[in-house]
Amino acid sequence: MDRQTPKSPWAVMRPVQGQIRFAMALAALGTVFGLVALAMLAWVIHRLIEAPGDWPWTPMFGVLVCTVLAYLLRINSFDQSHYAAFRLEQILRTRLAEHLARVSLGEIQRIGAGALAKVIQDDVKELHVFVADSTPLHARAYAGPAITLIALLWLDWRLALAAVAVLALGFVAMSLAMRDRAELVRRYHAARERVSAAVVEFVQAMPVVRTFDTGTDTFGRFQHALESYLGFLTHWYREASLSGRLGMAVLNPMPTLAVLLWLGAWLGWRESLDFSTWLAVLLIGTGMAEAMMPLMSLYHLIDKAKLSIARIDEVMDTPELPQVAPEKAHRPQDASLVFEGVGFRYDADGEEAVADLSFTAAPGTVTALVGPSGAGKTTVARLIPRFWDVTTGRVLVGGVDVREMRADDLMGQVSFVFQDTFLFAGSIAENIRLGVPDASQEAVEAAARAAQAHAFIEALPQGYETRAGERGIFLSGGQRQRITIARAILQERPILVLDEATAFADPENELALVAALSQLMRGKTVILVAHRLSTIRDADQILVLDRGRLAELGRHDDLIAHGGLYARLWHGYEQAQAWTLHPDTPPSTPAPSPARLAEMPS
Ligand SMILES: Nc1ncnc2c1ncn2[C@@H]1O[C@H](COP(=O)(O)OP(=O)(O)OP(=O)(O)O)[C@@H](O)[C@H]1O
Repeated sequence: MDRQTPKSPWAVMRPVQGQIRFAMALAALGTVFGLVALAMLAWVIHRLIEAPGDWPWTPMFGVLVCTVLAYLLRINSFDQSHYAAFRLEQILRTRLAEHLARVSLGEIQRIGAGALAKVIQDDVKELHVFVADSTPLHARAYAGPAITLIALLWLDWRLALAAVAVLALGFVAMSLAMRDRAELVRRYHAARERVSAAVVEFVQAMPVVRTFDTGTDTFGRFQHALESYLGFLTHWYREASLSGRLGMAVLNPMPTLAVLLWLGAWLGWRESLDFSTWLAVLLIGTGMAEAMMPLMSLYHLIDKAKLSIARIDEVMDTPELPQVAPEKAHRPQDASLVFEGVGFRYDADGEEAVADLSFTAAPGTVTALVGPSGAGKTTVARLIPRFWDVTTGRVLVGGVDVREMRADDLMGQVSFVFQDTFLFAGSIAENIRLGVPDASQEAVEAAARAAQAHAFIEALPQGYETRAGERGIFLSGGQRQRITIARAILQERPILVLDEATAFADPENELALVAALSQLMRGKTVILVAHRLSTIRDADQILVLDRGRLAELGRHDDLIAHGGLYARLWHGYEQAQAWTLHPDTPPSTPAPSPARLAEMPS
């Protein structure tokens, strides 16, 4: 866990705080020059009234210089805060990426790629807005009134107090509008999230739902969420609007100006205020209210930034997978895989997904994991690449505990082909080269040929250079899988963990896939998560799992003869294969026998 994780909107700026302070100092200085320009303007008018026609060049020039300086300082302050925000964005994204590289894959899967991308992209962007825009405004909102007040007190304390009284009134109204704000903001975001969830559900479910009805159910939920969001917004607006508007009206320069005008005129009439002081107070005093106006929008920015920071913190707080110190790391010795009394729970107080599992996969053999749905097959496969660390026992790759091995060494020894095949946004060739960036084009093509992928890749618009992944070319599930198989073939790692795909699009694809797999498996230590039993008849050993425990272990024929869970699963499978739609039609041809993996054409 990253203890340095910033928790407050201001603490999050720590990495760039020097530049932010500089930006704020520039903004404050700009405000000072703005006020000095106004004071000088008052002086100019005073001089002109006293001696009409005698132009006071020096103060006039002073007004010009101060106005230009105020403008330049303000521009520069925004420049600095934006540069700082850009730097902060980069720093935060790098920290997040570095942290995620050390977090277990299981944890990343739990949070979800979409949510992570949103944090790295949108939430960090949200902070940019906060840092870039709010910091100079903050400096202005605090420095402006403070300096004005000092100037007013120096000019005339009675008028100064009157201006402060008006502002205080504005603040009271504002705080009334802000009453219960935290709770309202929380409810606002909850309502918004309900709308987002309903939108996602509505859009995602559309293909399924519309084949059954017109989507009225999900649409109804979506509309209900929208209505309650609207209802809440109206309620909030009504609640806050009267005092909010009153506050805005009072903090507007006009009321301050009116009070100073009236009080100044009255004092002048009683001859206790001279005209030029009155003029200076009028000019400077109105600026005080104006400087405070941005405070309202700042609250909004801070609220949004806080939510983003909370989400960033949540990601940064995900536990990192312990890494072995380089000097204590061991390298795998061979292509064997051993589970020694392995137990694993997803939740500390939950049930064991894998319990006391021991087996040895000798180099060059095929070990199949079978069992009913939820038996723990996928979990066992995912303990090998350390999606999670075991709760008890050890997983040994090449004789070394995976936790005592450098991640590079583990990845160099084992390749994985999982069901959720991922193609990243790059060319097909780059996708195949993943993990072997120096592989030649010939090697890539040879791997694709072995994976039965060459022909369809060649037929794509730009062949191997066609872009895959998000917004890339559309590929069928089977085609994507064959690309990942080509990737694993090219990697040529001695141990292969294969989570067999369940959904092959069509028999032709299935045949190609089986051929590709047979190529991939040749000569390797294979751990095969078999969802369809036909693939495992020839396995060297079959591990039958039941509720996380090893129920049976053996070869196909022995297990059938044993007549236990495997035999039951197998008979169920055979019956399913012989199942027909019509009693008169002969039993359907079983899927092209993937059982004979080794016999398939290469
Ligand atoms: N990420 C997870 N978090 C919590 N529990 C999980 C998670 N993944 C799986 N489980 C639970 O662990 C148990 C084993 O699941 P696993 O996916 O390993 O079974 P499986 O044999 O591969 O099932 P299937 O054949 O249906 O894919 C199940 O009870 C499942 O609900």
